[in-house]
Amino acid sequence: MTTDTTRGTSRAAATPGETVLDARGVTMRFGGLTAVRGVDLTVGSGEIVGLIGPNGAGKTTFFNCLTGLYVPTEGEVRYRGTVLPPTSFKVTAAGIARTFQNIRLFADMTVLENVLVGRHTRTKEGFWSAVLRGPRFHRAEQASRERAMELLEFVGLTPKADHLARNLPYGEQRTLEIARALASEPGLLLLDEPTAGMNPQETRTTEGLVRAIRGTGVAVLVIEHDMRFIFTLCDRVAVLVQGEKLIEGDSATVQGDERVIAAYLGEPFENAPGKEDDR
Ligand SMILES: Nc1ncnc2c1ncn2[C@@H]1O[C@H](COP(=O)(O)OP(=O)(O)OP(=O)(O)O)[C@@H](O)[C@H]1O
Repeated sequence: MTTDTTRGTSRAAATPGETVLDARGVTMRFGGLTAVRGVDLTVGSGEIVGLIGPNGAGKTTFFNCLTGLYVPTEGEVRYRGTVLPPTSFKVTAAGIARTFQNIRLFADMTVLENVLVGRHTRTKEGFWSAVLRGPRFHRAEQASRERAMELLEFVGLTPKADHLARNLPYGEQRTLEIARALASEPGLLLLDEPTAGMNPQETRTTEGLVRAIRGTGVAVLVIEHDMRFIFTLCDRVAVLVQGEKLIEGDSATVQGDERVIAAYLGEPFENAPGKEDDR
């Protein structure tokens, strides 16, 4: 991976100090189950924010509310001051990109083609332009390929550009997912368990990559069960327990909070979220 941040620089990078994401009172109910309850969370430009919590705490559901996969039952999500549109495609176009817990690559396409797919929200060429394949289409296609190659260099996958995605080792498939997400030129990148299933060396490489992404001006919100990864990388960490935010703070604050430890061990504690579950 290169850390030459000028080449990797996102074209949607935020201005310093800007609030990129502002989620307020986000609640998501599925029938009788409240998976996320009244969660507030902000992410500022240049920040890496971690979202942790025991299994089933509502982390992925919350992510889905930030990316248009779900429309929250209550609450509001703003990206750079504007309320998010209700579909994933429009959310990506607005500037939020994500990766998923389970790898979702096009296995029989090449590494480069997978990144090119990620650029579809940034290419203006319409249906007829693509069918007629005139000079404008070719110029746009060339520019997209150049940007995709730039991103592959940024994440360290240039030598694999022509390989089929299915032939990449597991860790590189996850890296490719990140490159594809970056191809939409986001201002905020959401990573859902980016190191799941990785060996320690791949995890360290991913840590470096996330730092380099932040270095390009893209804010990052990351769900991860690897606590070492979270506490060494994140500027701020929010803890979800049974759909509610238990605590938010810097790594030392969160690590030292006994309620966090109790929640992970499944031990009851005073005023535990979800205790009166008939609310
Ligand atoms: N589409 C859905 N319909 C009904 N219930 C759902 C749906 N999606 C999630 N849930 C429920 O919401 C709760 C929160 O799930 P979620 O996947 O968001 O947790 P999580 O914190 O991401 O867990 P993990 O760390 O295991 O991935 C769980 O009880 C889950 O079963």
